[in-house]
Amino acid sequence: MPEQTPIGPVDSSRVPRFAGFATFARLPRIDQVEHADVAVVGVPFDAGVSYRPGARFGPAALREASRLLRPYHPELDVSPFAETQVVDAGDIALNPFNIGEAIETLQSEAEALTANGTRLVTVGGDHTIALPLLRAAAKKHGPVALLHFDAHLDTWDTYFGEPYTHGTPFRRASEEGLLDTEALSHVGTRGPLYGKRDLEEDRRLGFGIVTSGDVMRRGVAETVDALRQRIGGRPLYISVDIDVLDPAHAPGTGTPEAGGMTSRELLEILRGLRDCNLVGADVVELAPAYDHAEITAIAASHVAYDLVSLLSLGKGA
Ligand SMILES: N=C(N)NCCCC(=O)O
Ligand SMILES: [Zn+2]
Ligand SMILES: [Zn+2]
Repeated sequence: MPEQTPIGPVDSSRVPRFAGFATFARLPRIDQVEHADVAVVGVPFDAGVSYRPGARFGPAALREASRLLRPYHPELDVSPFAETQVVDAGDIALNPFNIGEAIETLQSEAEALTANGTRLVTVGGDHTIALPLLRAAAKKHGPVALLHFDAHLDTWDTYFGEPYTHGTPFRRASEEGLLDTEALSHVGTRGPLYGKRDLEEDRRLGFGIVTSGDVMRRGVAETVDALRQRIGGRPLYISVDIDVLDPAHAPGTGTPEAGGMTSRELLEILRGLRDCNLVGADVVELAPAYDHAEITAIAASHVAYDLVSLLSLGKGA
């Protein structure tokens, strides 16, 4: 493929950032470029939730909040939109009345989008969508290391007897052999569980846990060191449930839990992962109906920007 100068975002010094279509960070659409290195894609789906619905409106809210993002990331020293072609791939339309069908469709759409080496930052949608995204990633890279930021374990077995929900994606992913069991971490978990067994079963799947309290006690640097040791050079998938943040930092979500991380801590941990072999990522569970002043949408858009920047630094190597 010939080297092409990436098409960047709309210039905010010429067209005010509050005018025009809300693609992610005002980037071009996927049909406007020949090849995309990184694509941000929306999955407006929330048929898998156990409590408050509304994450189907997450992608639109995140795009609106992303209008203010700028092209240079000083902490990572990267201009992701200049160094790689980043695009907005629009939304993947899923059947809201049939979870099984929705999962199959998302897997095949993700496989199609990544067939030529494009790497995805997927914006949900509820956490159910991580399963088909992990299927697509594992098909390409083999079992992947997983870094899972969330208030919740999401390794429960079933809800109302149903296997595909937003509380169960990582149990299914583990059963399907999509995960490298040597390198699985939850970060930011907290709050009440159904019983001690939840933790025992989670441990049996191979997960290590850095709770929200652990992050506070150990600090960001020690947390990053431990995570990087566990991940090594393995292909890494990062799944960020925005409810990993304290409700003060992310009120706009469906299953909020008190005592969470700050957005500063989350972003700092992500920035510590610059040398990791990131192959894909998602940001899920943004439910704008419960948001205030775009607090959650802004946090989620910055998380997506950091994930895009990490992928851009990796350049697909
Ligand atoms: N993935 C998220 N956000 N939540 C899972 C909560 C499952 C439950 O209701 O116990
Ligand atoms: Zn959660
Ligand atoms: Zn979750």
